[in-house]
Amino acid sequence: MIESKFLTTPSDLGIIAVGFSGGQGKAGVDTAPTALIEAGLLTQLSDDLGYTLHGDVSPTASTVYTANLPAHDPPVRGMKNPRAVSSVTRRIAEQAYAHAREGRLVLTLGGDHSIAIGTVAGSAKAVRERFGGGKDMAVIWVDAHADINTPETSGSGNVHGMPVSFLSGLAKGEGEVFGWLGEEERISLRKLVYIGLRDVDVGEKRILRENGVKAFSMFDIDRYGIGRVMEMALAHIGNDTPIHLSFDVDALDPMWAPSTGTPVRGGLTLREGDFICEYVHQTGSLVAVDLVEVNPSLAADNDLAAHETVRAGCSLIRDSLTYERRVVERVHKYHWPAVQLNLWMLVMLIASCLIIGVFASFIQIQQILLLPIPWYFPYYITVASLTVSFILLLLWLIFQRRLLPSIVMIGGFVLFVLWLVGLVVISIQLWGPSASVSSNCDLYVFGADPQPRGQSIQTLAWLAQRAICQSWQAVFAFGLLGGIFLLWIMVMAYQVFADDS
Ligand SMILES: NC(=[NH2+])NCCC[C@H](N)C(=O)O
Repeated sequence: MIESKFLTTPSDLGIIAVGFSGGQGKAGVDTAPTALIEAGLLTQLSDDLGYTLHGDVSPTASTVYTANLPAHDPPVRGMKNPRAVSSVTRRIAEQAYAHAREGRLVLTLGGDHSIAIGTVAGSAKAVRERFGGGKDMAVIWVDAHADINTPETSGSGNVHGMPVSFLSGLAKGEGEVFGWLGEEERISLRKLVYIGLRDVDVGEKRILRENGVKAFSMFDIDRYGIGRVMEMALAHIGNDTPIHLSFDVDALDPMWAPSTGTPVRGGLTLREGDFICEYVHQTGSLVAVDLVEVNPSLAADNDLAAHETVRAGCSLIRDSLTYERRVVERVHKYHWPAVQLNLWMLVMLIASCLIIGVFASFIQIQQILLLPIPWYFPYYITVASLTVSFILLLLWLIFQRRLLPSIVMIGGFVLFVLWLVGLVVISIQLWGPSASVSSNCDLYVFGADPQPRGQSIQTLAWLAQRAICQSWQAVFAFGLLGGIFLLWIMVMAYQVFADDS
Protein backbone atom coordinates (compact mmCIF):
# COMPACT_ATOMS: atom_id res chain seq x y z
CA MET A 1 0.00 0.00 0.00
CA ILE A 2 1.26 3.45 -0.82
CA GLU A 3 1.21 5.51 2.31
CA SER A 4 -0.73 8.68 1.84
CA LYS A 5 0.81 11.76 3.36
CA PHE A 6 -2.15 14.09 3.24
CA LEU A 7 -5.33 12.03 3.27
CA THR A 8 -6.97 10.94 6.49
CA THR A 9 -9.05 8.24 4.83
CA PRO A 10 -7.01 7.19 1.81
CA SER A 11 -9.31 4.34 0.87
CA ASP A 12 -12.26 6.72 0.52
CA LEU A 13 -12.90 8.27 -2.86
CA GLY A 14 -15.07 11.33 -3.35
CA ILE A 15 -16.46 11.10 -6.85
CA ILE A 16 -17.61 14.13 -8.82
CA ALA A 17 -19.07 13.35 -12.21
CA VAL A 18 -19.68 16.44 -14.28
CA GLY A 19 -21.47 16.14 -17.57
CA PHE A 20 -20.62 19.61 -18.74
CA SER A 21 -19.51 20.91 -22.13
CA GLY A 22 -19.98 24.68 -21.83
CA GLY A 23 -16.26 25.46 -21.66
CA GLN A 24 -15.96 24.79 -25.37
CA GLY A 25 -18.08 24.41 -28.49
CA LYS A 26 -18.42 20.70 -29.18
CA ALA A 27 -21.27 18.73 -27.71
CA GLY A 28 -20.53 15.31 -26.33
CA VAL A 29 -17.94 15.78 -23.54
CA ASP A 30 -20.90 15.94 -21.21
CA THR A 31 -21.59 12.26 -21.87
CA ALA A 32 -18.11 11.17 -20.77
CA PRO A 33 -18.82 10.50 -17.08
CA THR A 34 -21.69 8.21 -18.00
CA ALA A 35 -19.56 6.46 -20.60
CA LEU A 36 -16.70 6.01 -18.12
CA ILE A 37 -19.00 4.69 -15.43
CA GLU A 38 -20.74 2.36 -17.88
CA ALA A 39 -17.37 1.05 -18.97
CA GLY A 40 -17.04 -0.19 -15.43
CA LEU A 41 -14.61 2.36 -14.03
CA LEU A 42 -16.27 2.79 -10.66
CA THR A 43 -16.86 -0.92 -10.13
CA GLN A 44 -13.18 -1.51 -10.81
CA LEU A 45 -12.26 1.12 -8.27
CA SER A 46 -14.48 -0.36 -5.59
CA ASP A 47 -14.27 -4.08 -6.37
CA ASP A 48 -10.73 -4.47 -7.65
CA LEU A 49 -8.94 -1.68 -5.85
CA GLY A 50 -10.98 -1.71 -2.68
CA TYR A 51 -12.06 1.91 -2.49
CA THR A 52 -15.18 3.08 -0.73
CA LEU A 53 -16.94 5.45 -3.08
CA HIS A 54 -18.80 8.57 -2.07
CA GLY A 55 -20.67 11.14 -4.12
CA ASP A 56 -21.76 10.81 -7.73
CA VAL A 57 -21.68 7.09 -8.16
CA SER A 58 -24.79 6.64 -10.25
CA PRO A 59 -24.47 7.06 -14.02
CA THR A 60 -27.08 9.85 -13.99
CA ALA A 61 -25.51 11.86 -11.18
CA SER A 62 -23.44 13.78 -13.66
CA THR A 63 -26.44 15.80 -14.82
CA VAL A 64 -27.15 17.62 -11.58
CA TYR A 65 -24.29 20.03 -12.05
CA THR A 66 -25.70 21.35 -15.26
CA ALA A 67 -29.32 21.53 -14.26
CA ASN A 68 -30.89 25.02 -14.21
CA LEU A 69 -28.23 26.75 -16.24
CA PRO A 70 -28.94 30.39 -17.07
CA ALA A 71 -31.07 30.63 -20.22
CA HIS A 72 -29.53 33.86 -21.40
CA ASP A 73 -25.74 33.79 -21.32
CA PRO A 74 -24.14 36.30 -23.69
CA PRO A 75 -20.32 36.58 -23.81
CA VAL A 76 -18.45 38.57 -21.18
CA ARG A 77 -14.96 39.85 -22.12
CA GLY A 78 -15.12 37.45 -25.05
CA MET A 79 -15.80 34.40 -22.87
CA LYS A 80 -18.47 32.06 -24.15
CA ASN A 81 -21.14 30.77 -21.73
CA PRO A 82 -19.47 32.69 -18.88
CA ARG A 83 -22.33 32.44 -16.39
CA ALA A 84 -22.91 28.76 -17.01
CA VAL A 85 -19.24 27.89 -16.57
CA SER A 86 -19.01 30.07 -13.49
CA SER A 87 -22.02 28.55 -11.77
CA VAL A 88 -21.13 24.96 -12.66
CA THR A 89 -17.55 25.34 -11.48
CA ARG A 90 -18.71 27.00 -8.30
CA ARG A 91 -20.89 24.02 -7.59
CA ILE A 92 -18.04 21.62 -8.33
CA ALA A 93 -15.74 23.62 -6.05
CA GLU A 94 -18.17 23.13 -3.19
CA GLN A 95 -18.35 19.40 -3.87
CA ALA A 96 -14.60 19.02 -4.16
CA TYR A 97 -14.11 21.03 -1.00
CA ALA A 98 -16.64 18.92 0.89
CA HIS A 99 -14.89 15.67 -0.06
CA ALA A 100 -11.38 17.03 0.47
CA ARG A 101 -12.33 18.50 3.85
CA GLU A 102 -13.07 14.94 4.97
CA GLY A 103 -9.54 13.94 3.99
CA ARG A 104 -10.71 11.90 1.00
CA LEU A 105 -9.11 11.68 -2.38
CA VAL A 106 -11.27 13.55 -4.89
CA LEU A 107 -11.83 11.99 -8.31
CA THR A 108 -13.53 14.16 -10.91
CA LEU A 109 -14.77 12.87 -14.23
CA GLY A 110 -15.35 15.65 -16.77
CA GLY A 111 -16.54 17.34 -18.75
CA ASP A 112 -14.31 19.80 -20.51
CA HIS A 113 -11.26 21.26 -18.82
CA SER A 114 -13.05 24.38 -17.60
CA ILE A 115 -14.41 22.26 -14.76
CA ALA A 116 -10.92 22.18 -13.26
CA ILE A 117 -11.62 25.73 -12.09
CA GLY A 118 -13.99 24.09 -9.65
CA THR A 119 -12.00 21.01 -8.71
CA VAL A 120 -8.70 22.80 -8.16
CA ALA A 121 -10.36 25.68 -6.30
CA GLY A 122 -12.15 23.24 -3.99
CA SER A 123 -9.12 21.13 -3.19
CA ALA A 124 -6.80 24.14 -2.82
CA LYS A 125 -9.17 25.62 -0.28
CA ALA A 126 -9.44 22.37 1.67
CA VAL A 127 -5.65 21.96 1.70
CA ARG A 128 -5.24 25.50 3.07
CA GLU A 129 -7.75 24.81 5.78
CA ARG A 130 -6.44 21.40 6.73
CA PHE A 131 -2.75 22.24 6.77
CA GLY A 132 -2.76 25.93 7.53
CA GLY A 133 -2.37 28.89 5.24
CA GLY A 134 1.33 28.29 4.65
CA LYS A 135 0.77 25.14 2.65
CA ASP A 136 0.22 25.66 -1.07
CA MET A 137 -1.14 22.81 -3.11
CA ALA A 138 0.78 21.82 -6.23
CA VAL A 139 -0.95 21.17 -9.54
CA ILE A 140 0.35 18.82 -12.22
CA TRP A 141 -1.43 19.76 -15.42
CA VAL A 142 -1.06 17.03 -18.03
CA ASP A 143 -2.30 18.46 -21.29
CA ALA A 144 -1.41 19.25 -24.89
CA HIS A 145 -2.51 22.81 -24.11
CA ALA A 146 -1.48 25.20 -21.37
CA ASP A 147 -5.07 26.40 -20.76
CA ILE A 148 -3.65 29.59 -19.29
CA ASN A 149 -5.23 32.12 -21.65
CA THR A 150 -6.84 35.12 -20.03
CA PRO A 151 -10.14 36.22 -21.57
CA GLU A 152 -8.07 38.93 -23.23
CA THR A 153 -5.45 36.64 -24.82
CA SER A 154 -7.83 33.87 -25.83
CA GLY A 155 -8.54 33.59 -29.51
CA SER A 156 -11.42 31.19 -29.12
CA GLY A 157 -13.27 32.58 -26.12
CA ASN A 158 -13.62 29.01 -24.86
CA VAL A 159 -13.19 28.93 -21.09
CA HIS A 160 -11.61 25.44 -21.21
CA GLY A 161 -8.55 27.28 -22.51
CA MET A 162 -8.48 29.61 -19.46
CA PRO A 163 -8.84 27.66 -16.19
CA VAL A 164 -5.25 28.12 -15.04
CA SER A 165 -5.34 31.87 -15.47
CA PHE A 166 -8.42 32.16 -13.26
CA LEU A 167 -7.07 29.71 -10.70
CA SER A 168 -3.75 31.50 -10.40
CA GLY A 169 -5.28 34.96 -10.29
CA LEU A 170 -3.76 36.06 -13.60
CA ALA A 171 -7.33 36.65 -14.73
CA LYS A 172 -9.71 38.20 -12.24
CA GLY A 173 -13.36 37.31 -12.15
CA GLU A 174 -16.10 39.60 -11.00
CA GLY A 175 -19.74 39.38 -10.08
CA GLU A 176 -21.58 36.45 -11.52
CA VAL A 177 -18.62 35.50 -13.70
CA PHE A 178 -16.09 33.91 -11.35
CA GLY A 179 -16.65 36.52 -8.70
CA TRP A 180 -16.91 33.60 -6.28
CA LEU A 181 -13.23 32.65 -6.76
CA GLY A 182 -11.49 33.93 -3.67
CA GLU A 183 -7.96 34.18 -2.40
CA GLU A 184 -8.17 30.90 -0.49
CA GLU A 185 -9.05 29.00 -3.69
CA ARG A 186 -5.98 30.25 -5.56
CA ILE A 187 -2.98 28.24 -6.64
CA SER A 188 0.57 29.49 -6.98
CA LEU A 189 2.19 29.42 -10.41
CA ARG A 190 5.39 28.35 -8.69
CA LYS A 191 3.76 25.09 -7.70
CA LEU A 192 2.32 24.40 -11.13
CA VAL A 193 3.95 21.93 -13.49
CA TYR A 194 2.87 21.21 -17.05
CA ILE A 195 3.54 17.93 -18.79
CA GLY A 196 2.90 17.09 -22.44
CA LEU A 197 2.52 20.59 -23.90
CA ARG A 198 2.65 20.88 -27.68
CA ASP A 199 -0.02 23.40 -28.68
CA VAL A 200 0.49 26.62 -26.78
CA ASP A 201 -0.93 29.94 -28.01
CA VAL A 202 1.33 32.97 -28.48
CA GLY A 203 -0.17 34.84 -25.54
CA GLU A 204 0.15 31.75 -23.37
CA LYS A 205 3.82 31.37 -24.23
CA ARG A 206 4.40 34.91 -23.04
CA ILE A 207 2.53 34.24 -19.80
CA LEU A 208 4.53 31.06 -19.16
CA ARG A 209 7.80 32.85 -19.84
CA GLU A 210 7.05 35.93 -17.77
CA ASN A 211 5.96 33.87 -14.78
CA GLY A 212 8.70 31.27 -15.07
CA VAL A 213 6.18 28.43 -15.05
CA LYS A 214 7.70 24.95 -15.01
CA ALA A 215 6.64 23.23 -18.21
CA PHE A 216 7.75 19.95 -19.76
CA SER A 217 6.75 19.90 -23.41
CA MET A 218 6.79 16.87 -25.67
CA PHE A 219 10.29 18.00 -26.63
CA ASP A 220 11.45 17.49 -23.05
CA ILE A 221 9.78 14.11 -22.87
CA ASP A 222 11.55 13.02 -26.05
CA ARG A 223 14.79 14.44 -24.82
CA TYR A 224 14.90 13.14 -21.24
CA GLY A 225 12.33 10.36 -21.27
CA ILE A 226 9.21 10.38 -19.17
CA GLY A 227 11.01 8.93 -16.14
CA ARG A 228 13.47 11.77 -15.86
CA VAL A 229 10.77 14.34 -16.62
CA MET A 230 8.68 13.06 -13.71
CA GLU A 231 11.69 13.15 -11.42
CA MET A 232 12.34 16.76 -12.37
CA ALA A 233 8.66 17.68 -12.08
CA LEU A 234 8.46 16.28 -8.57
CA ALA A 235 11.78 17.78 -7.59
CA HIS A 236 10.30 21.14 -8.55
CA ILE A 237 7.21 20.56 -6.44
CA GLY A 238 9.06 19.16 -3.44
CA ASN A 239 7.96 16.13 -1.49
CA ASP A 240 6.06 17.86 1.26
CA THR A 241 3.31 19.25 -0.95
CA PRO A 242 -0.15 17.88 -1.68
CA ILE A 243 -0.66 17.30 -5.40
CA HIS A 244 -3.72 17.81 -7.57
CA LEU A 245 -3.37 15.93 -10.86
CA SER A 246 -5.43 17.38 -13.68
CA PHE A 247 -5.28 15.07 -16.68
CA ASP A 248 -6.63 16.23 -20.02
CA VAL A 249 -6.99 13.16 -22.21
CA ASP A 250 -5.75 15.17 -25.20
CA ALA A 251 -2.25 14.98 -23.68
CA LEU A 252 -2.27 11.47 -25.10
CA ASP A 253 -1.58 11.07 -28.78
CA PRO A 254 -4.79 10.87 -30.83
CA MET A 255 -3.67 7.37 -31.67
CA TRP A 256 -4.60 6.40 -28.11
CA ALA A 257 -7.32 8.93 -27.39
CA PRO A 258 -8.87 10.10 -30.64
CA SER A 259 -12.23 11.12 -29.21
CA THR A 260 -11.46 14.51 -27.76
CA GLY A 261 -12.39 18.04 -28.74
CA THR A 262 -8.99 19.50 -29.54
CA PRO A 263 -6.69 16.61 -30.49
CA VAL A 264 -3.06 17.43 -31.29
CA ARG A 265 -0.82 14.89 -32.92
CA GLY A 266 2.55 13.92 -31.52
CA GLY A 267 1.43 13.29 -27.97
CA LEU A 268 2.11 10.90 -25.12
CA THR A 269 1.77 7.20 -25.57
CA LEU A 270 -0.81 5.50 -23.37
CA ARG A 271 2.03 3.95 -21.44
CA GLU A 272 3.63 7.34 -20.78
CA GLY A 273 0.27 8.65 -19.59
CA ASP A 274 -0.11 5.66 -17.29
CA PHE A 275 3.40 6.17 -16.02
CA ILE A 276 2.64 9.77 -15.06
CA CYS A 277 -0.38 8.61 -13.07
CA GLU A 278 1.51 5.78 -11.41
CA TYR A 279 4.42 8.00 -10.58
CA VAL A 280 2.31 10.73 -9.02
CA HIS A 281 0.37 8.16 -7.03
CA GLN A 282 3.61 6.67 -5.72
CA THR A 283 4.61 9.96 -4.16
CA GLY A 284 1.82 9.48 -1.63
CA SER A 285 1.05 13.18 -2.05
CA LEU A 286 -1.92 12.88 -4.36
CA VAL A 287 -5.08 14.57 -3.06
CA ALA A 288 -7.19 14.92 -6.22
CA VAL A 289 -7.40 13.67 -9.79
CA ASP A 290 -9.35 15.06 -12.75
CA LEU A 291 -9.92 13.31 -16.03
CA VAL A 292 -11.31 15.65 -18.64
CA GLU A 293 -12.04 16.16 -22.35
CA VAL A 294 -13.10 12.61 -23.14
CA ASN A 295 -15.73 13.12 -25.83
CA PRO A 296 -17.25 9.79 -26.88
CA SER A 297 -19.35 11.38 -29.60
CA LEU A 298 -16.29 12.53 -31.51
CA ALA A 299 -15.54 9.16 -32.98
CA ALA A 300 -14.57 10.10 -36.48
CA ASP A 301 -14.67 6.83 -38.35
CA ASN A 302 -15.86 4.26 -35.91
CA ASP A 303 -17.18 3.56 -32.48
CA LEU A 304 -13.94 1.88 -31.64
CA ALA A 305 -12.30 5.28 -31.28
CA ALA A 306 -14.70 6.33 -28.56
CA HIS A 307 -14.34 3.00 -26.87
CA GLU A 308 -10.55 3.27 -26.98
CA THR A 309 -10.59 6.76 -25.54
CA VAL A 310 -12.85 5.75 -22.69
CA ARG A 311 -10.64 2.76 -22.05
CA ALA A 312 -7.56 4.96 -22.04
CA GLY A 313 -9.28 7.24 -19.53
CA CYS A 314 -10.14 4.31 -17.29
CA SER A 315 -6.57 3.10 -17.45
CA LEU A 316 -5.25 6.51 -16.42
CA ILE A 317 -7.59 6.72 -13.47
CA ARG A 318 -6.86 3.19 -12.35
CA ASP A 319 -3.14 3.80 -12.48
CA SER A 320 -3.39 6.97 -10.49
CA LEU A 321 -5.30 5.10 -7.79
CA THR A 322 -3.76 1.66 -7.75
CA TYR A 323 -3.13 0.64 -4.24
CA GLU A 324 -0.13 -1.55 -4.22
CA ARG A 325 3.27 -1.66 -2.79
CA ARG A 326 5.99 -1.60 -5.33
CA VAL A 327 9.42 -2.42 -4.13
CA VAL A 328 11.27 0.66 -5.12
CA GLU A 329 14.94 0.05 -5.40
CA ARG A 330 16.65 3.28 -4.63
CA VAL A 331 19.29 3.76 -7.26
CA HIS A 332 22.02 6.13 -6.21
CA LYS A 333 23.86 8.03 -8.82
CA TYR A 334 27.12 9.35 -7.50
CA HIS A 335 28.86 12.07 -9.37
CA TRP A 336 32.60 11.75 -8.97
CA PRO A 337 34.74 14.62 -10.24
CA ALA A 338 36.44 12.73 -13.07
CA VAL A 339 39.51 14.90 -13.51
CA GLN A 340 40.36 14.99 -9.82
CA LEU A 341 39.82 11.28 -9.43
CA ASN A 342 42.08 10.47 -12.37
CA LEU A 343 44.74 12.85 -11.13
CA TRP A 344 44.54 11.26 -7.71
CA MET A 345 44.98 7.76 -9.07
CA LEU A 346 47.87 8.76 -11.30
CA VAL A 347 49.81 10.56 -8.56
CA MET A 348 49.19 7.80 -6.02
CA LEU A 349 50.31 5.21 -8.54
CA ILE A 350 53.55 7.10 -9.18
CA ALA A 351 54.20 7.58 -5.45
CA SER A 352 53.53 3.93 -4.63
CA CYS A 353 55.68 2.57 -7.46
CA LEU A 354 58.52 4.86 -6.52
CA ILE A 355 58.40 3.73 -2.91
CA ILE A 356 58.27 0.07 -3.90
CA GLY A 357 61.23 0.54 -6.20
CA VAL A 358 63.37 2.42 -3.70
CA PHE A 359 62.85 -0.02 -0.86
CA ALA A 360 63.33 -3.03 -3.11
CA SER A 361 66.74 -1.69 -4.04
CA PHE A 362 67.48 -0.81 -0.38
CA ILE A 363 66.78 -4.41 0.56
CA GLN A 364 69.17 -5.58 -2.13
CA ILE A 365 71.85 -3.21 -0.91
CA GLN A 366 71.47 -4.48 2.65
CA GLN A 367 71.77 -8.05 1.39
CA ILE A 368 74.88 -7.29 -0.63
CA LEU A 369 76.45 -5.51 2.32
CA LEU A 370 75.45 -8.48 4.51
CA LEU A 371 73.50 -6.18 6.79
CA PRO A 372 70.20 -7.00 8.50
CA ILE A 373 67.03 -5.77 6.82
CA PRO A 374 65.03 -3.41 9.08
CA TRP A 375 61.31 -4.25 9.43
CA TYR A 376 60.13 -1.08 7.82
CA PHE A 377 61.61 -1.86 4.40
CA PRO A 378 59.16 -4.66 3.70
CA TYR A 379 56.50 -2.64 5.54
CA TYR A 380 56.75 0.17 2.98
CA ILE A 381 56.65 -2.25 0.11
CA THR A 382 53.51 -3.82 1.54
CA VAL A 383 51.72 -0.51 2.13
CA ALA A 384 52.60 0.77 -1.33
CA SER A 385 51.47 -2.51 -2.92
CA LEU A 386 48.19 -2.26 -1.02
CA THR A 387 47.79 1.23 -2.42
CA VAL A 388 48.34 -0.03 -5.95
CA SER A 389 45.76 -2.77 -5.35
CA PHE A 390 43.34 -0.18 -4.01
CA ILE A 391 43.75 1.87 -7.18
CA LEU A 392 43.12 -1.24 -9.29
CA LEU A 393 40.00 -1.90 -7.22
CA LEU A 394 38.81 1.64 -7.84
CA LEU A 395 39.36 1.24 -11.58
CA TRP A 396 37.39 -1.97 -11.56
CA LEU A 397 34.54 -0.37 -9.59
CA ILE A 398 34.50 2.62 -11.94
CA PHE A 399 34.29 0.21 -14.85
CA GLN A 400 31.36 -1.52 -13.12
CA ARG A 401 29.77 1.88 -12.37
CA ARG A 402 29.64 0.95 -8.71
CA LEU A 403 32.16 3.29 -7.13
CA LEU A 404 30.58 3.87 -3.73
CA PRO A 405 31.87 6.74 -1.60
CA SER A 406 31.80 4.51 1.48
CA ILE A 407 34.28 2.05 -0.04
CA VAL A 408 36.59 4.88 -1.01
CA MET A 409 36.30 6.46 2.40
CA ILE A 410 37.05 3.28 4.33
CA GLY A 411 39.87 2.24 1.99
CA GLY A 412 41.29 5.75 2.04
CA PHE A 413 41.23 5.84 5.83
CA VAL A 414 42.96 2.49 6.32
CA LEU A 415 45.68 3.39 3.84
CA PHE A 416 46.05 6.81 5.42
CA VAL A 417 46.78 5.27 8.81
CA LEU A 418 49.30 2.80 7.35
CA TRP A 419 50.85 5.53 5.30
CA LEU A 420 51.11 7.84 8.31
CA VAL A 421 52.95 5.21 10.35
CA GLY A 422 55.41 4.84 7.48
CA LEU A 423 55.89 8.57 7.26
CA VAL A 424 56.64 8.85 10.96
CA VAL A 425 59.22 6.06 10.75
CA ILE A 426 60.89 7.65 7.73
CA SER A 427 61.05 10.97 9.54
CA ILE A 428 62.68 9.30 12.54
CA GLN A 429 65.23 7.64 10.28
CA LEU A 430 65.89 10.88 8.46
CA TRP A 431 66.07 13.30 11.36
CA GLY A 432 65.93 11.10 14.42
CA PRO A 433 68.19 11.55 17.45
CA SER A 434 70.72 8.78 16.78
CA ALA A 435 72.84 8.64 13.66
CA SER A 436 70.11 9.96 11.44
CA VAL A 437 70.25 9.41 7.72
CA SER A 438 69.96 13.09 7.08
CA SER A 439 72.88 14.06 9.25
CA ASN A 440 75.05 11.26 7.83
CA CYS A 441 74.23 12.36 4.33
CA ASP A 442 74.92 15.97 5.11
CA LEU A 443 78.20 15.04 6.70
CA TYR A 444 79.64 12.39 4.39
CA VAL A 445 77.86 12.86 1.09
CA PHE A 446 76.58 16.32 0.40
CA GLY A 447 79.10 17.92 2.69
CA ALA A 448 82.10 15.74 1.75
CA ASP A 449 85.13 17.94 1.45
CA PRO A 450 86.77 17.60 -0.95
CA GLN A 451 84.11 15.97 -3.11
CA PRO A 452 85.77 13.14 -5.01
CA ARG A 453 86.34 13.70 -8.69
CA GLY A 454 87.76 11.51 -11.46
CA GLN A 455 87.30 7.88 -12.33
CA SER A 456 88.19 6.24 -9.07
CA ILE A 457 86.61 3.76 -6.70
CA GLN A 458 86.11 6.61 -4.22
CA THR A 459 84.07 8.59 -6.71
CA LEU A 460 81.91 5.57 -7.52
CA ALA A 461 81.32 4.91 -3.84
CA TRP A 462 80.43 8.53 -3.29
CA LEU A 463 77.99 8.46 -6.22
CA ALA A 464 76.35 5.30 -4.86
CA GLN A 465 75.97 6.89 -1.45
CA ARG A 466 74.54 10.04 -2.96
CA ALA A 467 71.96 7.98 -4.83
CA ILE A 468 70.90 6.37 -1.55
CA CYS A 469 70.58 9.74 0.16
CA GLN A 470 68.54 11.15 -2.71
CA SER A 471 66.32 8.07 -2.62
CA TRP A 472 65.58 8.73 1.06
CA GLN A 473 64.62 12.29 0.24
CA ALA A 474 62.41 11.17 -2.61
CA VAL A 475 60.74 8.58 -0.40
CA PHE A 476 59.97 11.21 2.20
CA ALA A 477 58.62 13.65 -0.39
CA PHE A 478 56.35 11.08 -1.99
CA GLY A 479 55.31 9.67 1.38
CA LEU A 480 54.16 13.11 2.46
CA LEU A 481 52.40 13.69 -0.85
CA GLY A 482 50.65 10.31 -0.59
CA GLY A 483 49.43 11.08 2.94
CA ILE A 484 47.96 14.39 1.81
CA PHE A 485 46.37 12.75 -1.22
CA LEU A 486 44.77 10.09 0.96
CA LEU A 487 43.24 12.84 3.09
CA TRP A 488 42.03 14.47 -0.10
CA ILE A 489 40.33 11.33 -1.42
CA MET A 490 38.41 11.02 1.86
CA VAL A 491 37.18 14.60 1.53
CA MET A 492 36.29 13.96 -2.11
CA ALA A 493 34.35 10.82 -1.21
CA TYR A 494 32.49 12.69 1.49
CA GLN A 495 31.53 15.46 -0.92
CA VAL A 496 30.27 12.97 -3.48
CA PHE A 497 28.27 11.28 -0.76
CA ALA A 498 26.81 14.55 0.53
CA ASP A 499 25.95 15.70 -2.99
CA ASP A 500 23.76 12.70 -3.52
CA SER A 501 21.57 13.23 -0.50
N1 LIG B 1 -8.59 21.94 -22.53
C1 LIG B 1 -8.41 22.13 -23.81
N2 LIG B 1 -8.61 21.16 -24.65
N3 LIG B 1 -8.03 23.33 -24.18
C2 LIG B 1 -7.81 23.70 -25.53
C3 LIG B 1 -7.47 25.13 -25.64
C4 LIG B 1 -7.21 25.54 -27.01
C5 LIG B 1 -6.82 26.98 -27.17
N4 LIG B 1 -5.57 27.24 -26.52
C6 LIG B 1 -7.89 27.92 -26.64
O1 LIG B 1 -7.63 28.76 -25.84
O2 LIG B 1 -9.02 27.85 -27.06
